[in-house]
Amino acid sequence: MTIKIIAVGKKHEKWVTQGIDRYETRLRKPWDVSWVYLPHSSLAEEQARAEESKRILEKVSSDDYLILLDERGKNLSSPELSALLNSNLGFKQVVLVIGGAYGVDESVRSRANTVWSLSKLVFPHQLVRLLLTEQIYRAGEIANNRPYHHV
Ligand SMILES: C[S@@+](CC[C@H](N)C(=O)[O-])C[C@H]1O[C@@H](n2cnc3c(N)ncnc32)[C@H](O)[C@@H]1O
Repeated sequence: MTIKIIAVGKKHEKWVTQGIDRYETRLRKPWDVSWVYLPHSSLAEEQARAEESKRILEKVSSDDYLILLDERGKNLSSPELSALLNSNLGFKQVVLVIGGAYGVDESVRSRANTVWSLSKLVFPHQLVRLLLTEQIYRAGEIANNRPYHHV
C-alpha cells in the first residue's frame, strides 16, 4: 500500500520531527509513506483556502482514495483505520490531506472518499502530522497482528 500525506506548509518543525522520525523509522513494509508539502497561500482567508485547496487537488489522481483530516468528519477507531488502509479498496494509493490554518474548501471535502476526525478538538497542523504518523504506524502493527496496540 502506498500512502501519500499532503500537508499545507513547510517541512516538519523541529519539535515534531523527532516524534515523526520515531514512528517512520519503525514503519515496516509493505506500507510506503511519503510526504508532499505545499506552500501556504499569502492571500486572505477565503482566497487562501481556495488556493491551497486547488494546489491539494492538483496532487490527487482520480484513482486515489482520498482521506481528508477534519475535525467535523467521522471518528475512526484504530482498528477501523487499519482495516481501511489495509483493504486497499481497489485503489492504487491512499492520500491523506492535512489542511492549512484555514482548512480546505468544499472542492476537497466533496472529493474526499472519507472525512476523518481525530477529535472534536481542533489541533495545530504540526501536531496533526505527528498524531497521524503514530496512527499509521499503529494501523500497520494492527494489520500485522503485532503487540503494539492494546485494547
Ligand atoms: C489548524 S487546523 C485548521 C482548522 C480550521 N479552522 C478548519 O476549518 O479546518 C489545520 C488542519 O489540521 C487538521 N486538523 C486539526 N484538527 C483536527 C481534528 N480534530 N481532526 C482531524 N483533523 C484535524 C485539518 O486537516 C485542518 O485543516
